[in-house]
Amino acid sequence: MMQYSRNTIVALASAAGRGGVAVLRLSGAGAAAALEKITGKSCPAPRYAARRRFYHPQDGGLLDDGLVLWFPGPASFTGEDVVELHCHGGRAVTDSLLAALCACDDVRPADAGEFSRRAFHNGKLDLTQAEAIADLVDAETLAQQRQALRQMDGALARLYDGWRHDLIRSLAHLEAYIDFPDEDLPAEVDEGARAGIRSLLQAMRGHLADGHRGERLRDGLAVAVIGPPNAGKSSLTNSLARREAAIVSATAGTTRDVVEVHLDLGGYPVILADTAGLREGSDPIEAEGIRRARARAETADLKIAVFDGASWPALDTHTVNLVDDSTVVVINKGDCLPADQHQTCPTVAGRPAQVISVHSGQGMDAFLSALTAEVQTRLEGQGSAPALTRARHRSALEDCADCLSRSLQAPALELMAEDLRLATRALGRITGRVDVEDLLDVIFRDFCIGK
Ligand SMILES: Nc1nc2c(ncn2[C@@H]2O[C@H](COP(=O)(O)OP(=O)(O)OP(=O)(O)O)[C@@H](O)[C@H]2O)c(=O)[nH]1
Ligand SMILES: [K+]
Ligand SMILES: [Mg+2]
Repeated sequence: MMQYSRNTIVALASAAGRGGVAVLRLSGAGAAAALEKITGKSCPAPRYAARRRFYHPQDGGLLDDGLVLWFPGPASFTGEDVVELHCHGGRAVTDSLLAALCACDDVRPADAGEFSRRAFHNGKLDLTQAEAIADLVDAETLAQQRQALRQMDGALARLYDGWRHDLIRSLAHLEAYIDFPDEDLPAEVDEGARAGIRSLLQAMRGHLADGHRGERLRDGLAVAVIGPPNAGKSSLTNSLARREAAIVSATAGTTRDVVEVHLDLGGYPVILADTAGLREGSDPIEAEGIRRARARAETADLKIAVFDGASWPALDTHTVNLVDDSTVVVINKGDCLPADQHQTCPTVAGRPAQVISVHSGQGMDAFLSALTAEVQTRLEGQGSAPALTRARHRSALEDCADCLSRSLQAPALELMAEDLRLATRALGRITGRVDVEDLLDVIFRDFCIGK
């Protein structure tokens, strides 16, 4: 990070642009002095709002009239002295207040993420909680909001720190056994450490094998709409999106590019991709569209296979071949099905098929509930364990698990200890806790070696 001579930072905490109220935030040792300078009054009582007029510190010109809050460190978001100014939310007001504050001693504009970074450095947040703040701000659906709040509350940090603590304990016991073999240490230290590692490894593997639900909840579940040309894929996409996102026409081969829409299905985020109709013998542009459609079908978490009810019971084989157990099958244009076909419960490639009509609305409510249920099972876990939410965490956990399983095969206690040290470090990378002092603490607390 860059080194600055001025160390009190200021930034607009609310969104840029026009609004009723904007919030400016200052953090650092010069925050209170800057507030006093631009208001000409002393700081209010900590954590009580007070009304103040804001003036330019050099020419004394009136800039705005608003509220101020004073949070003396360490009981603040960053752990430093923090001041908040609530002013009117217009460009001229916020720009002039920022300039006025930066004209005060020690104050400069903050870098991106610098408030949270300071909070992390001052032990107010671990890295997973800092990431959760970003996720909460980005959350578009209720389920994403809940996951971010849970993580911000420290649910993930507690899980990973708990594991790290267990690991440090096993390591400390092992270290003591290696370093002080003559001491009066329990003989079952080695087997105890192994049992601990095995159970930790099991818990970690269970957490990793969660179908990526936490990561998907953050990003949105990828759902691909596939099917033969003219089955009504774009019509269905538009109906789910409640807007004309994709072109609909009676011409087969209308959709070429993948058209993405973001949906909130019962609180769960979905990225729905409308794709080109699957068929042979088309022009090069359409062929590229079909290649993209197939690629989407392959990477999607869930597929909606749309068949054309107007040609029922003939089924497009390209699409049938892509139906698997993560496919919701629908037969569209139910309004065109012969009356006798309505009585049966059709199946396609062993999967139940729902008859719908985008035009008449027939079967659409049932389809939406079934789709939401499929999305929910893929994003919601069983039980109360917090979900793994980021690829960054996953890769550190995979490193950790690799080290743990290697440690169990280690031919010597020293090598086993080295693997455990690497495993501890990998876990520490997730929350940002990487010190070895904890290790010494455990050794000296549990063994009192050498008094
Ligand atoms: N009768 C009837 N026609 C429908 C229904 N849904 C869509 N259509 C019509 O079917 C035609 C094709 O619809 P699209 O949504 O463009 O179909 P598509 O599957 O996206 O087609 P491509 O992009 O060409 O692969 C249009 O004329 C729609 O109006 C329905 O439920 N009933
Ligand atoms: K079409
Ligand atoms: Mg289309």
